[in-house]
Amino acid sequence: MQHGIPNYRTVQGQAKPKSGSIWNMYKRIFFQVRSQWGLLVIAAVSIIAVSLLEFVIPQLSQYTIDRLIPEKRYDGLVWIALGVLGTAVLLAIFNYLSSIVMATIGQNAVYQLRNQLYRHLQMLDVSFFDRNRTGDLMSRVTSDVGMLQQLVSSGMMSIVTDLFTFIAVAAYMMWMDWQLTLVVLATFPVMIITTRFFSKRIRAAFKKIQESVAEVTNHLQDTLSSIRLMKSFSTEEYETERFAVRSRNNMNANIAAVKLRAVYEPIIDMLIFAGLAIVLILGAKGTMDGKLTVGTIVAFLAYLRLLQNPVRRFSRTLNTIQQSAAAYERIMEILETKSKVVEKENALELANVRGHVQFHDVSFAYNTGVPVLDQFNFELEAGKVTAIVGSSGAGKSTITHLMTRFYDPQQGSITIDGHPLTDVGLASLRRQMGIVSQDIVLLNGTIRENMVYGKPDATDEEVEAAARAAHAHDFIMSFPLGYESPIGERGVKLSGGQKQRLSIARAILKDPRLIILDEATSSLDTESEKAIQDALVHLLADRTSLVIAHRLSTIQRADRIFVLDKGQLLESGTHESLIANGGKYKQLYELQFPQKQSEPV
Ligand SMILES: Nc1ncnc2c1ncn2[C@@H]1O[C@H](COP(=O)(O)OP(=O)(O)OP(=O)(O)O)[C@@H](O)[C@H]1O
Repeated sequence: MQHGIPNYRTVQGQAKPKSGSIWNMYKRIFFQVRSQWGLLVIAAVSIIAVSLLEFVIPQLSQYTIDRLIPEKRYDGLVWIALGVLGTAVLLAIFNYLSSIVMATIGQNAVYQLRNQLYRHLQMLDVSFFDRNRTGDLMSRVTSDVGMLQQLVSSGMMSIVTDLFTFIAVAAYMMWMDWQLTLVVLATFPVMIITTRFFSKRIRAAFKKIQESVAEVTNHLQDTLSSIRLMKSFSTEEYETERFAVRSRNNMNANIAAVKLRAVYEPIIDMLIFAGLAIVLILGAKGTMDGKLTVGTIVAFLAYLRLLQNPVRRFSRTLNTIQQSAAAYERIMEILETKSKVVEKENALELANVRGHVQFHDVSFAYNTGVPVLDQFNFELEAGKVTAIVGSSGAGKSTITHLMTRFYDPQQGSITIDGHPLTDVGLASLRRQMGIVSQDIVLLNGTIRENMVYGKPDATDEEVEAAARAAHAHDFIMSFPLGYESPIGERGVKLSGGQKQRLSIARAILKDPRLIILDEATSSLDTESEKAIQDALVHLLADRTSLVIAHRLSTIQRADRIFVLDKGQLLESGTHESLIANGGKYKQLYELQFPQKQSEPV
C-alpha cells in the first residue's frame, strides 16, 4: 500500500480465486460460447485450412529451385505463379474467416461474462457492498471486462491457429530432416523458460495496473458523487492532489510493465535469430557436403519462419494475455463470492400477507464482536401501527434491515405470518414491503419513472392519486414538465421535503402490505409535516406498519411503541402508558418537549 490508499488487491472478505489461470480464462471464454457450435465449426475448419495452406508456398519454392530451374522448365513457372497466387487468396479468405469468427465468438463470450458479472453483483447481499467500494466494483465491470474484450478483439484468439500451425510445421520438419529440426528446436526450451520467467512478472505488473485503475475510479466515484460537500469544504485542491497521487501510481505501474516487456521481446527476437543462424550454417554445410538440396534449405528456412512466427506473435501479445489474465482474476474474485443471504430452493412465494412479524431471540452484529441486537424479541402486529424509538445508534434501522433480509441474524429467527423469513422467496418478501427511509434514494430519471419504480404498470390516474395522497401533486405540477420533469442524479433538482414526499408517493403507489417509515418526516417543515401526517393516516390504515421516528410527536398515535436502547428492548406500550410508567420514554419525551413536562398528556 502506498500513500495511504486502501488495498483493493482482493474483493474484501473473499479469498484469492482458485480459477484465475490463463488456461481457465480460455476455458471459460469458450465454455460461454459452447452453444454457438456452428461458428466454432467454421473457426476450426478455417484454422486447419490456414495451417495446411501455410505449407504450400515453401513446397512450391522447393519444387521451383530443385526441379524447374535445373530442368529449365519455363512452362512450369506460370503454374507456380498461379499456385502461389491461389494459395495466397485462399490464405487471405481463411485468415479473414478465422479472425472474424474468433472475434465474434470472443466478443460474445465477453458480453455474456459482463452480464453475468453484473447479475452476480446484483445478487450479492448488502454486507458485500458494505465491505467493497463502489469504484472498485465499477472498475471490475468496466475496465477489467474491457481488458478481456481487448484480448479477444486483438486477434488473440489466433493463438489457437498459431498453436496448430506450430505443431503441424514442427512435425513436417521432423519428417524432412529430424536432426536439423532437433537442433533448431533446441532454442525453444530457452524461449519457454524465458517466457515463463517474464509471464509471472508481467501478470503481476498488470494486476497492479488494474488495481491502480480501480483506485482512480474509486476516487472519481467518491468525489464526483459528493461534489457539493467538496465545494462547501473548499477541498478542490486537496482532492486534486489526492487524485494526482492515484494517477501517478497508475503511471508508475504502467511504466513498470513496459520495462518488463522491453526486456522480454528483444530476448525472444535474439533466440529466433539464433535458430535462423543454426539452420543457415548447418543447412549450407549439408548442401556443400551434398547431403541436402538448395531447395530443401530454402523450404526449411521458410518452415522455420512459419514455426517462429507464432512464437514471435505470442511474445508480442503476451502483454495482452497477461493483462487479461490479471483482469480475469479480478472478475473471478467477484464471481466466486457467495451471497450470505441466500434464497432457499423452492422458497415460499408469499401471496398477500397480513404482515405479522416476530423477532425471536434475535442476535445480530454487522462486525463480529460488536453486537447491535442481543437476544432481541419484538412483534409487529398485523394491521397495526408499531413504533420504535430510542437513542441514535440503538439499532432501530437495523431492525428494518433484518426484516427486509438485507442481512440475516447470526442467532434467532424472524417470521412473517408464521413463516421463517429464510423460507420465503426474497423478491416475494420484499414485494410485501414499502420502505420510506431517511436516506431517500431517487434515480436519475423523471418524476414519473421514479414513482413507478415499484409498480411499472401503474396508470397515470394511479400515479396522480398516489402523488395527491402524499401531498406531492401540487409541487410536481408546478414544474413545467409536470410528472415528466427530470430530477437529476439522486434527485438533486428537488428540495429535501419534495424528495420525501416523492418517496412516500412511490411507496403508496407500490401499495405494499407492510410499510416501514424510517425517519420519514424528518426534513419537512411544520406545514408539510401536518399534510404528510394526514396522508400517512390514510396510507397506514389497514396495513401493518413500522414507524421509526426521532420526533416523538409523529408517533403518538401508534398502537404500540417499543423503546430500544443498545440493542435491548427497555419498555413497550402506548404513548399514554409509557408516559405513565415514567421510564426511558418519558425521559426522551420530556427532553423533546420540556414545556409539556408537567402537563398531562
Ligand atoms: N452497515 C453497517 N456496518 C457496520 N455497522 C453498522 C452498519 N450500519 C449500522 N451500524 C452500526 O450499528 C449500530 C446500530 O445502527 P442503526 O442504524 O440500526 O441505529 P439507529 O438506531 O437506526 O440510529 P439512528 O437513529 O441514528 O439512525 C450503530 O452502532 C451503527 O454504527
